[in-house]
Parts: sequence; C-alpha cells; structure tokens
Amino acid sequence: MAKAPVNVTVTGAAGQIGYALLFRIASGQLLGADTPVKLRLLEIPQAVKAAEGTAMELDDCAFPLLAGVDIFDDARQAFDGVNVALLVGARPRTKGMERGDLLEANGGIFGPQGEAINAGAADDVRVLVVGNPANTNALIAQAHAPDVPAERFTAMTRLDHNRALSQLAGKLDATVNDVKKLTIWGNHSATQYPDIFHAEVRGENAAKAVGDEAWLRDTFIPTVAKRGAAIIEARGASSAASAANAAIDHVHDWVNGTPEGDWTSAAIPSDGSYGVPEGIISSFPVVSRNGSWEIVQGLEVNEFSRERIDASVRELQEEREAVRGLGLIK
Ligand SMILES: NC(=O)c1ccc[n+]([C@@H]2O[C@H](COP(=O)([O-])OP(=O)(O)OC[C@H]3O[C@@H](n4cnc5c(N)ncnc54)[C@H](O)[C@@H]3O)[C@@H](O)[C@H]2O)c1
Ligand SMILES: O=C(O)C[C@H](O)C(=O)O
Repeated sequence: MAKAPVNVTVTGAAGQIGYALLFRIASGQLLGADTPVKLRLLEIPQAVKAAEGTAMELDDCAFPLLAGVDIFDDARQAFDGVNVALLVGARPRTKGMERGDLLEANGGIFGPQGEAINAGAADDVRVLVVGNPANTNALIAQAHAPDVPAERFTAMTRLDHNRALSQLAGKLDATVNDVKKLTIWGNHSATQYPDIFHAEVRGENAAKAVGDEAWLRDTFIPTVAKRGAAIIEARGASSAASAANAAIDHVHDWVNGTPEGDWTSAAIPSDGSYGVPEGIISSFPVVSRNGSWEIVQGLEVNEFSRERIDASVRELQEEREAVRGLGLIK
C-alpha cells in the first residue's frame, strides 16, 4: 500500500535556504524515495507572494512524491498536523543590534512557533531549528511546547560537521568517505569545537595522522568555526545550498538512522553527558537509532578538548540566562 504523505512545514520558505531546500524535500531526498510529502510553507505576509512563486515552480517540477503545497502566514495553521518542522526563518542581526536585541527579536518568532507546534503538531513531530542563533532559538521553541517531548527539538550543527569533514579530508589527502567519527561540540557559533581526537581517517586515528597540533589549533578549528563568516564575506550572503543540504542530512539521518560504525553531530537537549548542563541544546556526537538521537557515550575527553567544549557550553549557558532574563523561557 502507498505510504501516507508526511507533512513537512518549512518556515522562511521564501528565503535563500528555503529556495535551496524545498525542491530537494519534494524530490524525496529528505525522507526517502518511497515517502510522499505535503509541504506547508510559512512566511511573513510580505513574503507570501514570493513563496507562491516558489510553489508554482514546485508544481512545474511535477515531482511524483509531492502531494501538495500550502502557504500560510499564520503559524497555527502552518504547523497543524506537522510531522517534520524545519524552522529556517529568523530575524538576522542588523547594524547596531546587540545580542540581547537579537535574542528578543527571535524570541518573538520562536516562542509563538513553539506554541503553534504544541497546539497542532502530530504526535511524532520532529523539529530542526536552522535560523540563528539556532541552539537558543530551539530552546525557546521547546520551552513553549510543554506537551511535546523535549528531545524532539534540535538545532543544526550538521553544516559545521560537514565543513569539518571536508577540511580534514583535504588535509590528509583523503575523501570525506574516508573520515569517520568526527564531532562538533557546543554552539553553532564561532565558539563551536570541531573535535578530531576520536575521528578516524582510513581506519587510523585522525589526530595522530595529522600529527600537528598547531594546524589543529590555528587552522582547522578556526577555519571550521568561522566558515559561516567566510562564506558571507565571499558571497555577500550567508550559506544557503550547503545549509539546506545539512538540514536534509540531519532529518534524513534522524528518521532513517545513522550508518553503523560512524556517528554525526547534532545539537540536542543535553542529558548531562560530558559535563554539559542538562537541558542546554548543545552539539554532541550522536547516532540515530529507531528514530531517536542518542549521544555517543564513553569518549575520553582530553584537556585540549575539555577547555574548548566548556567555552562553547559557557556561551550557551549565557544565552540561556539572557533569554531567561528576557522572560522568554522559565
Ligand atoms: N544553523 C546553520 O548552520 C545555519 C546556516 C546558514 C544559515 N543559517 C540561518 O538560517 C536563517 C535563514 O537564512 P536565509 O539565508 O534563508 O535567510 P533569508 O533572509 O534569505 O530568509 C529568511 C526568510 O525567513 C522569513 N521569515 C522571517 N521571519 C519569519 C517568521 N516569523 N515566520 C516565517 N518566516 C519568517 C523571511 O521573510 C525570509 O524570507 C538565518 O537565521 C541564518 O543565519 C543557519
Ligand atoms: O548565517 C550565519 O550567520 C552563518 C551561518 O550560520 C553559517 O554557519 O553559514
């Protein structure tokens, strides 16, 4: 029997990530070639017309798996019955805006969207927050959805993971397929920590294969952590196709499972593992089993890594305190 369509809501659908994302979802790359999807696009009223244009193009692709496209400017309607929620639309930082202003402006988006998910989402809803500051926006949405299991709220560090795979493979003259067990820890920000101490390249420990702490400290880590800014500098706009690709990877693996013998990175609510305070939405080494993320346990964290994980987690705690101070979470 044919599978029932899965409802996928994408916010910020008329933005640049939206444009790179929607066609890939509709073609089956998010959930698999046997799963029809219904797209539910959420935009602000001024951008609804642009979303309608994208919907026309989706029609014109005649995707066999696309079971419908609906466009909304109301979050309650957009998240009604949602199975997969991709929260891409966010308020970017503009000139003169302090971090508190940015968190407050995004609280005005992610709080109501969390409430709408709480009110109408399907029981199996999975939420991926892409819009920045992604980890803390996810925390705000989660706080407004008390009836949804907390672990269904995640934030995207898969782009950072993919960036790290490419940088490490390039250094060792390998391909990304040769690299396993790499980890992004912490926040999707410049404090994130890409960790190669447990990574393997062609079965050999990556840190040993690199054998160059200065490269790790002064080149690899800053290149990965500041890649978003480098893309903005080069393109004049933030990463879009690679961000959409990472969102596809994240949800695909969450639903279908990660391959045996490897792991990936995702920002998920901490259960206290690795000294990360419970509840913080932090990036960890994760596998997906039976449709749920699990933190890879038992990794030894050396002093070099500890310092960097702690710094990024501290930033997440500060963001949590800031949104608490603004009354956006309890
Ligand atoms: N986590 C990551 O790795 C990562 C990577 C790249 C970009 N990002 C972030 O993703 C976000 C989107 O990037 P983009 O390049 O697509 O931006 P964009 O400005 O091109 O598009 C954002 C869209 O969101 C819409 N929007 C704003 N408020 C909304 C709301 N309340 N409801 C629904 N839609 C709303 C806007 O109208 C716009 O169309 C940004 O916050 C960006 O910083 C995250
Ligand atoms: O949008 C940004 O600020 C950068 C983005 O998060 C990225 O990592 O490419």
